[in-house]
Order: sequence, then C-alpha cells, then structure tokens
Amino acid sequence: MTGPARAAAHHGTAPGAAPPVLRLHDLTWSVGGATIVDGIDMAVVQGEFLAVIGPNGAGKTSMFNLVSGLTRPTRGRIELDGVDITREPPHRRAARGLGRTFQTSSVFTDMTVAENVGLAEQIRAGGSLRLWRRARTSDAAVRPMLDLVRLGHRAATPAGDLSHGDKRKLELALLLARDPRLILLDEPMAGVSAAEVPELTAVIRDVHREQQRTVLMVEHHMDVLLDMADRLAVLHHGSLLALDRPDRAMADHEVQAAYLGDAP
Ligand SMILES: Nc1ncnc2c1ncn2[C@@H]1O[C@H](COP(=O)(O)OP(=O)(O)OP(=O)(O)O)[C@@H](O)[C@H]1O
Repeated sequence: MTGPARAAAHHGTAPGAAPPVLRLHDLTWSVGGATIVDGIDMAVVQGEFLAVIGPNGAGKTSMFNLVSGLTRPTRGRIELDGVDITREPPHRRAARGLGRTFQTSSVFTDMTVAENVGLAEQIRAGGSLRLWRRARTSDAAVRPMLDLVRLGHRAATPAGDLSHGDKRKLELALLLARDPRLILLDEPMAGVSAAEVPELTAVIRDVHREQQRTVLMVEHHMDVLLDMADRLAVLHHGSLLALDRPDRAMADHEVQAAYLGDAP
C-alpha cells in the first residue's frame, strides 16, 4: 500500500474521496508541564456521529477546546474539509461551518424562546440588531426550528423559565440557526433530569439523521451513546485509546481497564 493510500485507509476514507469533515493529526496540548491532549490522530467523515468518551479528566473538553479554537495546540494539526485551520481563531472556524453549543449564558433569559431563535436567525442573515423588533419573531420564520427541537409549545415562554432539558434544546436551536455542518456537543445531558433525557436524545438524533449533520459529542450517559453513535473515540490520559464501533470499542480490554481504573 502506498503512503497516501495507507493514510487514507487509516482514516477510513478512500483515495480520491472528499476529505473528512474533520481531521486531527498528532493533536497535542500541554499546559503547566502536563500533557493534557497527547498526539491524537483521527478523522471524522461527513454525516458521522462520533461520541468522545473517557474517564473524568481524560481530556475530552480540552480536545473540543482545541478543535473549536478556544485554545491553541502545542503540536499537531487540525483540518476542516481538508483546510488547515490550526491557527484560525474561533469565529473563522465558525464561519467555515464548525458549531459548538452556546453556553447557557448566551440564552437571553428575559426573552421568549421564539425571540431568542428569531434573534439568532437574524444575526445569521446579517440583519442589524437596531432594526430587530420583538414582534417579528412571532412569525412563521422560527416555527420550523422550534418544531425541529420540539419546543413549538414553548414558543412564548421566557427562556429563563425553561427546564434544563428545554434550555439545552433552545441552545441547540440557536446553534442550528447558524447552519453548522460540524457540531460539537459537550455533555448535552449534564444537569438534565432523567425524565428529560429520552426526548433530548431524540432531538439530537433528529438533528443528526434528518439534517445529515456531522456530530461530535462528549457524553457520560453510555446508554444514550451506544444507541446513537457510529463510532466511539475513547480518551484516557489525553491519548486515544480506541476509535471503533461502540460494541467493539467497549469490548476492548484497554478501554475496560481504563474505566476500572487500572489502565497503564
Ligand atoms: N487550563 C488548564 N490548565 C491546567 N490544567 C488544565 C487546564 N484545562 C484542563 N486542565 C486539566 O486537564 C485535564 C483534562 O481536563 P478536561 O476538562 O479536558 O477533561 P474531561 O475529559 O473533559 O473531564 P470531565 O469528564 O471531568 O469533564 C484535567 O486534569 C484538568 O484539570
């Protein structure tokens, strides 16, 4: 096998095929003398749902911070659609189609759900905030988005009154208003009541399958992941321990040892 063919096979793409949506090459981040993300190589293809798992402190959020541009790698390269974005700031990556769930603080709590989504859509469309009027957001423009995230019945509710699960759905809607091709979700189920997990899971599944977006998700709820993910990336001490179908990754003896706490 030639060099490029071997590299393509390693990353699961055929020679000549479109480049992966995301490719990480030797991605490494050290801080304060500790290596937090350690030489990660992986590729994520269009439409794939990749779950990133690993014990607490494994480096999952740090890896997301590198991919979204919040931190700069010490070593290695990040490619989006074959373009080297390693040195690009977060807003440039966002303009290329990389989206990460908004922090809760980005939801305007005194505005209704529909107003929040209307504002996000207007910003995406390049509208002036000075011309934005609340009345406009009650129109049909935001309906499809609210229905997609199953918040249609909450359109007139102030965002501050939403449950944790519904707030996560709203954050997802605000992200989707920017029409990202690659979505990074960092623990979307955190703080969400057990009763709300199934519906939030269904919303994320719809966003992935119906909208054919590429999704990277860090999550601790294994039952949620095993059902949704095409592949699992298992991190341990910043290194990629396994990258495989969920059943195979979980059967890996090194992965099992990592979760039991006795991996090297
Ligand atoms: N800015 C920083 N400076 C120093 N250490 C850091 C910094 N950011 C993260 N760390 C350390 O890096 C390690 C990995 O943290 P990270 O949050 O990426 O792990 P994680 O896998 O997302 O964990 P969890 O599942 O608990 O959220 C931790 O030990 C953390 O204390």
